[in-house]
Amino acid sequence: MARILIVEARFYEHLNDQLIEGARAVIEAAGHETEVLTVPGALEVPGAIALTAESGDYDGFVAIGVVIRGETYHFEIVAGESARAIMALTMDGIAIGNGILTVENEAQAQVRADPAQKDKGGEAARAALAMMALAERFAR
Ligand SMILES: Nc1c(NC[C@H](O)[C@H](O)[C@H](O)CO)[nH]c(=O)[nH]c1=O
Ligand SMILES: CC(=O)[C@@H](O)COP(=O)(O)O
Repeated sequence: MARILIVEARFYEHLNDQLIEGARAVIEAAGHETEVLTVPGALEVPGAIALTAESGDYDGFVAIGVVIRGETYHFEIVAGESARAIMALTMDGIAIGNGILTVENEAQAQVRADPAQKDKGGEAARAALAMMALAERFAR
């Protein structure tokens, strides 16, 4: 049984709850355990994964959050930099599925958060499981 840490940027609570529901359903159906760690926003997710990965306590990670465009350039920073940093961690061999939504409005987020619709939380969990399998097969 693997241990998977869901690191959530709890910026929009009702959307995160749906994303986590979808992720947990996939992970538990695969017979693995989950734990949830909450950080303030998407910019804190990569650092939290880097810190917790050091412990060796987790076999994989799912990043969960919602970034909705506002009036300023900050959307590009939050969306782009969190994705870039998460990608950098995967290049270091950490098994991560990225379920941080980067959308124009709440309606787009709702469709993607809902496990009965686009289920991006479940999609991210499946990606994490796939990367864990690769790590097990090819880890140096
Ligand atoms: N606007 C959103 C943010 N912004 C907050 C940042 O992620 C970060 O917590 C802050 O800049 C302090 O370092 N975060 C989200 O997850 N979603 C947003 O829409
Ligand atoms: C993605 C964001 O950081 C955004 O929610 C912030 O809104 P604003 O650009 O209007 O300050």
